Amino acid sequence: MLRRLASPSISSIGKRALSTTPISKSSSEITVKEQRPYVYNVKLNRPAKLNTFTMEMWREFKKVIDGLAEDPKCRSIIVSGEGKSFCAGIDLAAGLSDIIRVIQDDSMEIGRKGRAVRRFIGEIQDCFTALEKCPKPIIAAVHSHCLGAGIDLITACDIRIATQDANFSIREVDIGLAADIGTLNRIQKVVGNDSWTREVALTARDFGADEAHRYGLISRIVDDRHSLNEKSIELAARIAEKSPIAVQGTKETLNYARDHSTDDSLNFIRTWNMSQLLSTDLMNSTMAAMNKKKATYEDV
Ligand SMILES: CCC/C=C/C=C/C(=O)SCCNC(=O)CCNC(=O)[C@H](O)C(C)(C)COP(=O)(O)OP(=O)(O)OC[C@H]1O[C@@H](n2cnc3c(N)ncnc32)[C@H](O)[C@@H]1OP(=O)(O)O
Repeated sequence: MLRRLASPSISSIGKRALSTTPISKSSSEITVKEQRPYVYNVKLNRPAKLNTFTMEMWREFKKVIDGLAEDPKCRSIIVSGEGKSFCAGIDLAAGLSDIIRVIQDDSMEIGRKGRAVRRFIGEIQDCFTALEKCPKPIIAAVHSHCLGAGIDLITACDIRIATQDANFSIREVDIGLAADIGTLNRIQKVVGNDSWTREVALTARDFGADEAHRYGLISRIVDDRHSLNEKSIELAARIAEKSPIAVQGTKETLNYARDHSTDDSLNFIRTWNMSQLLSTDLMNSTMAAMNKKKATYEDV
């Protein structure tokens, strides 16, 4: 059952298992579907405008991700796009209207204007950083266009897979912007080829799935949208079968290790596991492995 979330409160998602009843009939640009037990599909749902982001959509997206982060019935998440494209970036007509209003406000003193612009950028940054901060692994399932803000979004996810027809571009320099909501800050940690990332960021040129795969932006190419749907669900369901204590500890540690020294991150994981190894998940998994059975785990 497809659920349309009309600006639900964080706590309303966090405390309630996202079961099968629609919580609102009003139209929403982000939909959430429980795809399998513990597996949720968050869909960008503004197909007429190629899922381009407006401020409202960014806010709604963050609420949904923050809600799932706290929801014990969610163990893995797929982010995909409805319609022709995954995401053609920011809505060039509506997405910058708040910032342009501030810039053009002649009554506002320049230093205060700067502060307002900074706050605005920070708010949008937080919407995609929510993906990275969410303890549940997030798979970006990309088809067709993934431009500008679309790349900001996917680089904050854990795993990226795409259809053969996917088309990427770090498009910001073409609209007079240094990308500021995550791509430039994350892509080198994702891709690991500085020359290539500079080439595509500085030229805004399009590149396809084969090139994205060759340089490590995506880990898998599938033939079409049907396979994208199947493969992303399969992957998310496989993750959701594992101990949530182990999976979430793995995401936290990989993120920590990426941004810290090896010594610091070894210290992090031993401190993390001081408590997490005490979980029954360790014993359950070990017994199940010895008995060639599948373990099940309590919600966290
Ligand atoms: C502080 C803020 C920081 C955020 C920064 C973010 C930056 C970015 O995201 S940069 C990237 C911006 N995006 C673009 O430049 C893409 C612009 N769109 C296109 O080039 C083409 O639409 C595209 C090649 C993606 C697809 O072309 P196609 O012919 O297949 O479709 P269209 O007929 O052009 O589009 C269908 C309808 O969608 C509307 N639309 C597409 N992109 C945008 C957009 N970015 N903003 C607003 N609207 C967009 C397009 O107008 C069509 O609508 P309609 O005319 O009503 O049918």
